[in-house]
Amino acid sequence: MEDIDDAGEKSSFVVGLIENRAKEVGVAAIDLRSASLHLSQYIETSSSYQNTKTMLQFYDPMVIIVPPNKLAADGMVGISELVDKFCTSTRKVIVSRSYFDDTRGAVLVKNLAAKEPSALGLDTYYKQYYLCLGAAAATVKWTEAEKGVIITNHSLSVTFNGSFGHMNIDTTSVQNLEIIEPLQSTLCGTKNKKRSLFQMLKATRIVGGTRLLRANLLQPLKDIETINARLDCLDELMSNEQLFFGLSQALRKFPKETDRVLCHFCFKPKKVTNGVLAIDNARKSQILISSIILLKTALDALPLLSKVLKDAKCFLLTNIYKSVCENEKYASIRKRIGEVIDEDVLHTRVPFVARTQQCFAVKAGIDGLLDIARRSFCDTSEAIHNLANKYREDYKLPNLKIPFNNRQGFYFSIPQKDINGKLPSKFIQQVVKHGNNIHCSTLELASLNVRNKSAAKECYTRTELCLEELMDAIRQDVSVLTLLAEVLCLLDMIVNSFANMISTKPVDQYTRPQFSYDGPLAIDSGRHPILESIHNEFIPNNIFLSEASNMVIVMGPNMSGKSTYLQQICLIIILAQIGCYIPARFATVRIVDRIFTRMGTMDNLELNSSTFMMEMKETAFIMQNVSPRSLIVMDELGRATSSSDGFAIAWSCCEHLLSLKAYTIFATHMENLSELATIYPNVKILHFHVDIKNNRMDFKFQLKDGPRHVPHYGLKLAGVAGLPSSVIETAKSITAKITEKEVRRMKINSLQYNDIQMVYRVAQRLMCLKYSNQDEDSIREALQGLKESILNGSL
Ligand SMILES: Nc1ncnc2c1ncn2[C@@H]1O[C@H](COP(=O)(O)OP(=O)(O)OP(=O)(O)O)[C@@H](O)[C@H]1O
Repeated sequence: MEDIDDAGEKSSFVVGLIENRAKEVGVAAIDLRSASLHLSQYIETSSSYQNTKTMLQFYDPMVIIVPPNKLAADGMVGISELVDKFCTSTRKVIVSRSYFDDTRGAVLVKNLAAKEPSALGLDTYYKQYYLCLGAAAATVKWTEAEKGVIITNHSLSVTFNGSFGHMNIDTTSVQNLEIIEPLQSTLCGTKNKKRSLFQMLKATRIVGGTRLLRANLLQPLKDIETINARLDCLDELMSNEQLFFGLSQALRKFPKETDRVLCHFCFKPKKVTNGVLAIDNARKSQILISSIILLKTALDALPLLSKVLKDAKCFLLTNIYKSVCENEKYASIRKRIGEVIDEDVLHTRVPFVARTQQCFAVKAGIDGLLDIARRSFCDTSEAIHNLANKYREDYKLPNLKIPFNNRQGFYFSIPQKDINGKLPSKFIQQVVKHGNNIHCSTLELASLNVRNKSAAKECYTRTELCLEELMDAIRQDVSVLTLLAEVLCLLDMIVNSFANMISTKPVDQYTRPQFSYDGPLAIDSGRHPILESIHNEFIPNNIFLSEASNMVIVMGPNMSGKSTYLQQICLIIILAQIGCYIPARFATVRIVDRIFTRMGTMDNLELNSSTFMMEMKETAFIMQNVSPRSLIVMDELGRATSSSDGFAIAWSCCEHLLSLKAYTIFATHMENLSELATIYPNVKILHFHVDIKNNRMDFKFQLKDGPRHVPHYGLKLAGVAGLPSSVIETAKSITAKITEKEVRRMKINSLQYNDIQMVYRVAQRLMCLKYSNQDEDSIREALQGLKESILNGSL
């Protein structure tokens, strides 16, 4: 249990994994902190286990449980080996295959789920989902044995195939898009935390809120109704300052670890038959007491939350008000706590105060032995302070302090300047320099510490016995605690992260996105959410993709802003689909179910592969897994092999992607790829505008229509980078000969391009009309206008 409580922001997931020879993988993940069980079973489509890697990245487990022997589909390394390579710092536990018993798993899930299994759709499919049920059996069995707990019946929030109800972003894309960590930190080992979306949004206060934010960024929502409920809530917060500040204030009253209270009520310590607690050490009792105090503090904060939410209008907040604030169970739990726990006891993070609060948590007079232990605790504490006073006088150390920490107990802290380099011989114990102070102890203090500690231990153990009945009573209503934790984490994310971030931006810089399941992706004046705060003048750009125009090829010299643009679009979509405002003037998003990126970073797992092989594997993965609602972002595909082969690959990949319904954005230096637009009307060519003045490039970072040839940009930039001028000159003469013919051909192509783009513009207008919700007359009028502008050439 200890690591459950000490988990902090670290992972608290125990994940069980099993596969069969048919490429199927079953996953069961227990979150010890939020008391939830996530089950998934899927076909692994890539031999490098991309789906499983995505899943593991999402859970970031502290322990992974796998069966011993290799049982993998042909060409696959096997789950166990994958864990060794991909999760190098995670503890791997190999348990017997008999642990993965699906029949037992089915019974466990039925008994432990807070909701009826029928609500999960699992009961009719038990046979089909045998792998994840087997994984559940192994994970639950290991957790109970290792942590010395029994999971309370009907306490776990079970989700099935949860990740498939969310947008899927594979691990490589998570890195490429710098969602959790900036790339520099993984590539160069330096930390530049400001450059990740997670760090930008991480203003959450509750640990569970931070974890929810991370989970949302890794798996954004797909359901428009849920996204809009969050956005409605943001609308209300942004237009009602009183509600926004009121909620921020109310949330501040809840302890940072509020979501932690759950684990003590869902995971009950095991008892042995003679009635003695199996895990009866004082630390466990102390954790239990601190949970009750935490729960009391959280329940005390509820009335303020209710007061703030009372007049809220949006669905999400009114629903929270109804389900939590008007739920009488919280008041009755609070009343029961009040019968045993002292009214003045409060949760605190200061170790010394927390310890005293824990020793005095239970009301006086309930247990005689506890009262005696408390007296001894007070006596030794007083003796320690008297000893400090004595030393202050005897050794002329007026600034001697007596701090406390959980590991050492009490110790002395003396400013170095007070002792002139000579510590009195009495202070010989545990001497360490700490800034301008010396930390030390004496034999007398050490002995008092021992007595004080043992008195505190006695208090904890007696207190735990007094709390047993109360704990059991609270366990009966554990589902309302799960609800409270969920609601607080969600509010924390929306108020402290989303609303707070938006409120720090100039008015109207962030706007509410619109959504559809089959409409266009249109972003007007979109900006890069992270880079815009680093650049003084970040240039906004647009994107328009629709069924009639599902591919955009972005061209431009090096450093013109292509990669930034690709990343910006993905980040805007992720922000939109987690229910946050976005950095754009306007946006309508077709719900994306998978984001695929190919941006040229190395995957650590397959170091044996060359850059080209990596590129091809990533591309193959995209081709095999792309769905009609995917967004594919490719940066410079085909650059890692011979130019003719690279071009051929890039061209054929584009042709393949063009035939799908997915939206693709393709950045390239290969100017000839623009010829695609002369053949396919659903390709749009854009380029980043660059001015050439005095043979120097002035980057405008502005996207313009059509292809544009910028002569010798590589050579110009190479010169700036310091390549010797003789080398540059030779390169210039070589390239001049090669490109003479090319330029001529480009001019011809650009004429054809204009014709084909006319078709594109007509299609684009028609798409806009389709989704404009206008009445029939207005549409007829708009069509007439369109016809006229085609005829007079003004389109
Ligand atoms: N819209 C913008 N407004 C302002 N600065 C930008 C913008 N887009 C990019 N930049 C700046 O330009 C730099 C280069 O951008 P980026 O890496 O996206 O270029 P690129 O075209 O992908 O280059 P390469 O082809 O060499 O990979 C970025 O680091 C960023 O600082």
